[in-house]
Amino acid sequence: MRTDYLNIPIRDCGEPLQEIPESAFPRVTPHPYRAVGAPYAGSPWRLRSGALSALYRAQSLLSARRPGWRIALFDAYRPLAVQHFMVWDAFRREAQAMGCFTSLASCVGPDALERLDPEIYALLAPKVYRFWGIPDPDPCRPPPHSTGAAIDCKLVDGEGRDVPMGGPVDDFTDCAIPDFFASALPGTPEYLYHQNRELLVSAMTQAGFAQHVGEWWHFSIGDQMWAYALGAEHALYGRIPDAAIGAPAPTGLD
Ligand SMILES: C[C@@H](N)C(=O)N[C@H](C)C(=O)O
Ligand SMILES: [Zn+2]
Repeated sequence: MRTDYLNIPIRDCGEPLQEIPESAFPRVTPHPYRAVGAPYAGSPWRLRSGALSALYRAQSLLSARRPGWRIALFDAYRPLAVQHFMVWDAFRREAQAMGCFTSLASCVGPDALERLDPEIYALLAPKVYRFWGIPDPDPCRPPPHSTGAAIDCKLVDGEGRDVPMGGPVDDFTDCAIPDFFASALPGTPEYLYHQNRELLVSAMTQAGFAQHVGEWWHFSIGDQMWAYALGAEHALYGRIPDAAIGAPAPTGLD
């Protein structure tokens, strides 16, 4: 679990969340986390205004190199309650895969599990938090997507077909590592996957985003992960308070 970025101070600049136009950025539908019952109060297709401007820059950079190709969104703004829901779902899936789900039945979330069965928690937590941000209610340690400054994305070609990246978004295996195919030989499919990943990362980073070190599809700008990656003194975006977006208070946060 890489959590050093959570120590970066936040000075929120107060930019509002804005809807990401579907006409400009195609979306994965149905929304993958809504489809499994995550408790959204509003649209997940939102970003801070500065992050949305940067996404348009990335799209222009991509279009200049591959006319017709577009950045397609898998997820963007994710309230704390949704992060908690998805993380707890991941805990249960991991537990099931390991055949140790009994102690999870009486818990409402990771913190309760840690208190009730620290050994099982210690087995599961590194697997889950390798890919998911911790749903910490502490405003100084927001999960990245709760800031409205992170996206999960992929590329689609001029006909709207997925550009091959060597695996889907949320492929929770080693294939998620951005450079997983870096040593592939020219002429192989793996070489193409790497080239496509390079294309995505170069458009996104030239536009100002930082890439997650373990997920080729996750990018953010202005949040703590971005500040940590770029060596910035502080982050520009903290968690959007639930009250500010009319969301119900998170349930199950323990
Ligand atoms: C799980 C993946 N889609 C993702 O967004 N991971 C980051 C690190 C997160 O949960 O914030
Ligand atoms: Zn993400």
